[in-house]
Amino acid sequence: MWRRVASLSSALESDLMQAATCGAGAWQRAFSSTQVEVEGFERKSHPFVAFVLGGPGSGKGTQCMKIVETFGFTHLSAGDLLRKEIASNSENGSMILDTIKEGKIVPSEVTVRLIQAAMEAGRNDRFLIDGFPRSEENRAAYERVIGAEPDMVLFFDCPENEMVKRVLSRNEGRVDDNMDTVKKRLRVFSELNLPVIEHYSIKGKLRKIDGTGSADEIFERVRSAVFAALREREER
Ligand SMILES: Nc1ncnc2c1ncn2[C@@H]1O[C@H](COP(=O)(O)OP(=O)(O)OP(=O)(O)O)[C@@H](O)[C@H]1O
Ligand SMILES: Nc1ccn([C@H]2C[C@H](O)[C@@H](COP(=O)(O)O)O2)c(=O)n1
Ligand SMILES: [Mg+2]
Repeated sequence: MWRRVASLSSALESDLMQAATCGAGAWQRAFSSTQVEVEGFERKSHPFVAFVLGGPGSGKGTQCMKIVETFGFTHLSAGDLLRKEIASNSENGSMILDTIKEGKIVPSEVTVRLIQAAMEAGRNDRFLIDGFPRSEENRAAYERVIGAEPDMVLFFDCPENEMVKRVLSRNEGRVDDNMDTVKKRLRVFSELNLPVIEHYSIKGKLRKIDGTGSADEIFERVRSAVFAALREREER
């Protein structure tokens, strides 16, 4: 069982800071060098989970890639998991495709089961869950099935005109990257996603990030927020 030494705060702080500037390898070394097997202090038994929210094209996927590189998280995109279901001709494939084309939200039990399976296969203790929960129903289903709340919620706040511009120039062949579907997704974002964001704001878990500027500029904001949340969790 993992135990840790009583006083690691300043050593941990410098190791974490070094990891945050040096990439995932250094991050992992920082943790293994500060966690030693001694009696009296149990390692956290559940993984650190960050939900990543924001409107279509707000930059969730782009920033998740940078968080993975820097902090060694496993990135699970709900949209990617659903697109894989379509590609694998699963029994839900055609329902998922129709829902995505319409810019609507796939029934929660389908998405939560995919997330649960990916977390179990992920073999990590830090997960980014990108594009989820997108509704109160998604949120309640996750809490019921997984039995835990996220440790932090990152929200990329970006003006609609910028999100539309980014989506329409994405060029990855997505069936929902067109003006008609983007308008529907923006409506779903306001009506169903924003109440979830508000919920986590009230709970004090929300880290709102200004999603404008270059991807690197945004990541400087993200880096501080993730660093602070990891440190808080470590101190709990
Ligand atoms: N800061 C930025 N400035 C300009 N373009 C960006 C920025 N961040 C991301 N992009 C580009 O905008 C597009 C959308 O970004 P991304 O896929 O990360 O958004 P998303 O929030 O994951 O969207 P979705 O919810 O539709 O999956 C991509 O083509 C990406 O390269
Ligand atoms: N929790 C979720 C996440 C995604 N979907 C569907 C509907 C979205 O428009 C689409 C694409 O997601 P993205 O890649 O933009 O995160 O996938 C959903 O139904 N429920
Ligand atoms: Mg995305």
